[in-house]
Amino acid sequence: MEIPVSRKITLCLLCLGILSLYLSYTFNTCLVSNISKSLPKHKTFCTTQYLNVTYFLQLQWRHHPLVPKDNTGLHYTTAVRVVPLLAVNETDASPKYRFLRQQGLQPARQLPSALIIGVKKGGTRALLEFIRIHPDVRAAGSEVHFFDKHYSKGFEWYRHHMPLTLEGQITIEKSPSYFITKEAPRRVQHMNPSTKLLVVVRDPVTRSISDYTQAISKKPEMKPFEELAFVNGTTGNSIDTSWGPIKLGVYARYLVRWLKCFPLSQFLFVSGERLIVDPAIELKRVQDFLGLKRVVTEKHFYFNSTKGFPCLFKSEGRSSPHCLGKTKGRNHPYINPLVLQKLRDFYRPFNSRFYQMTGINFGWS
Ligand SMILES: Nc1ncnc2c1ncn2[C@@H]1O[C@H](COP(=O)(O)OS(=O)(=O)O)[C@@H](OP(=O)(O)O)[C@H]1O
Repeated sequence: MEIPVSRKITLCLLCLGILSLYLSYTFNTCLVSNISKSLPKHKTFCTTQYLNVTYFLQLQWRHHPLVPKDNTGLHYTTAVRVVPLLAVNETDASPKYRFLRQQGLQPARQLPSALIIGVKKGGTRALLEFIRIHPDVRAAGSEVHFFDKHYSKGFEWYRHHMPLTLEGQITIEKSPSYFITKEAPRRVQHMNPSTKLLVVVRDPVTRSISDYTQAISKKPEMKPFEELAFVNGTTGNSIDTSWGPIKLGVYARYLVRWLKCFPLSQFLFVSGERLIVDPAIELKRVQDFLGLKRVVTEKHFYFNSTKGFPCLFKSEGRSSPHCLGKTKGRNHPYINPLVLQKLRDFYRPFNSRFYQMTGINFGWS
């Protein structure tokens, strides 16, 4: 039977239609399956790894404006935890560090390479404030007390208490109690056997009065210095070497422990007296010892006659002239001269021993 031409055409069109439908379906399925294969599966979508894919896609869209930006079919971002590319903390985000980072300089916290280990009331705060003027020095502001009180918290804890430094800058920390802490030398050695150690020393007699002045400022009901300095509280008896303010001035006793762990060349003994009368000289010694350019000089200091101490024209944190705080440079109480003489006699042999050990005569009478 002969099929009419018109029917033949209709049949052909029908076949073509079915074929095109089939082809289009197959093509789309492959496309969809290829896209889904190229994306991470399972739960990784919810992690930061997933963020990278979404981020990549968004970037692609931005660079190919023909692709519509408002892709309402994709809601990747709703499942994404947005984290910053760089772990930036508060200080690190400061304009200063942003500027440095743009130059490829990455600030980081480092364990200290130098420590001001003592002595209490020797002038340790003055030394720290003076040396940190140097642009290559960064210092922990407050005493961290890692090697005496917080050692069990570990070196990472300690490092987090350090300021951010750039390559070429050194980190310094000061806690005067380290000098008398039995375990401190071994612990510091364990951190870094090359640690540079600064010790600010001061006439032990004046130091003991300074220590007492601080103590009585916190506890006004304390007995007079003269009573506490002697066993049984009378000037006729022997010195009470167990009383903190006296005991701590026997510097040789504590230095022995440190010298078991570090060679003398790793110490710098700073004169507390000279730090007051001529800070620039002591700062020159300190900068040389730390291998720093001599930046901190006499031009940074002025003598404040009201305070009776050298003060700074400007420092790391302040651009106007200022002195150390009220707790530094206190007025000492009057002490009976006989008591002072007894104390000098007591310390003399220990001072001589200390001079021998350090190779420096500090001139304490
Ligand atoms: N420039 C300047 N300004 C003020 N005070 C100065 C300065 N240089 C050294 N000193 C002396 O530092 C003494 C305090 O020592 P420390 O900072 O080591 O004390 S502490 O151990 O940290 O409490 C402090 O002791 P006192 O005079 O007994 O207060 C000062 O004599």
